[in-house]
Amino acid sequence: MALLNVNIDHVATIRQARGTDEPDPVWAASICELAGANGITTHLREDRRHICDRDVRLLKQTVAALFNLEMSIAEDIVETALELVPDQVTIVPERRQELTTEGGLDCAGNFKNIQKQIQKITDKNIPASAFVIPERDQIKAAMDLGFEAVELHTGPYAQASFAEKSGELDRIRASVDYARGLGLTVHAGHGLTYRNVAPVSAVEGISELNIGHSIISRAVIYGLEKAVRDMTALL
Ligand SMILES: CC(=O)[C@@H](O)[C@H](O)COP(=O)(O)O
Ligand SMILES: NCC(=O)COP(=O)(O)O
Repeated sequence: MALLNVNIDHVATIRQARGTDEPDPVWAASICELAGANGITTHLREDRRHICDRDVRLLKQTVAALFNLEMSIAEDIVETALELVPDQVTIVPERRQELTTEGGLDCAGNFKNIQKQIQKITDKNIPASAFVIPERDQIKAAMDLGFEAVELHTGPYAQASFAEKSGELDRIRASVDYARGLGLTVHAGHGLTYRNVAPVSAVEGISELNIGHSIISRAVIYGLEKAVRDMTALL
């Protein structure tokens, strides 16, 4: 059975909408842990649109479960990770204009640049995972780069039409087998929801799922009634 890391980026998205101090992703991380999450994932974006440096510093100090830092290979972000020493880093591609991560890391096409940065991370003994599309050449390149894990991008599966879904799931299954055959640990994530997660979590060999947006969305809806009651009680 796969372990669950909860991505808490979008708790910070709500905070940043007003630039105040609530909701605090650090509190959210504690609640996730108390509820049984195996790890906490955050993406420290170069533009700091949600999670910021203060958050990752405090999360490093307070998360008792696995702290997985998603990040690009931008030099200053790599420096931050080297100072922080999270339990795991996941290297992702990043574009300022994107709404969310669009594709996988191009391990094959950007080999030299990634190698330069990943070397610093592995030299510090920080376990590193590469967020890649489920394709053999990317998985092989991730292994050649020295990553110990790959996170298979489940966005194409999540976005696929009903007719295309089983094909996307087959791609994930084949990639899991291929990656494990190369000795890589396999994670998966992106776009997973309460509706589409079951077939992915049933795939043999995936050890970790990273799920964020859907869980935080449900939390808003589930918590709203109590939040309104708490406010009316004060009036
Ligand atoms: C890499 C990945 O799949 C995402 O979790 C990524 O971190 C998304 O970034 P946002 O949380 O900003 O959408
Ligand atoms: N790497 C995927 C992740 O952390 C969460 O993605 P999402 O569930 O927010 O789409």
